[in-house]
Amino acid sequence: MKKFLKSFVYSFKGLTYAFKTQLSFRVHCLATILVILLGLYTKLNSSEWLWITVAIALVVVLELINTAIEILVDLVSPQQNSKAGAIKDVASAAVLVAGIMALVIGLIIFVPKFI
Ligand SMILES: Nc1ncnc2c1ncn2[C@@H]1O[C@H](COP(=O)(O)OP(=O)(O)OP(=O)(O)O)[C@@H](O)[C@H]1O
Repeated sequence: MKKFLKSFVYSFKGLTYAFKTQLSFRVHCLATILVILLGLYTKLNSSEWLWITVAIALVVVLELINTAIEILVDLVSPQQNSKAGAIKDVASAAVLVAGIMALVIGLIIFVPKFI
């Protein structure tokens, strides 16, 4: 049980690390808060909340994985290396694709509420 609780502490350390070191993670956290406030203001129904939750989680999870990959690449390849660069670029592209998907979901849900 103690080990299980400790793993939460480590996970929280990871979240804190990402928040402190990654500007994009802080931007996504701010966007998450704004979207939740907008969702409350526009009184989303449960299926709309479900889509918004999935979109937010997908972006945040990929941002965390991207951060972990960046740290790993910096550890194993501190020197310039084309493959190291490609790994970072592909991981970053995953965040971009998720971000575009989240934007599309957000537009589909929120635009009709204001027209
Ligand atoms: N070791 C490396 N070898 C070759 N290219 C690299 C290397 N490290 C980074 N790059 C290139 O520089 C880009 C930016 O790398 P960097 O580590 O600054 O990522 P970042 O997303 O800007 O990180 P951060 O979120 O910490 O600012 C990478 O996407 C990659 O194209």
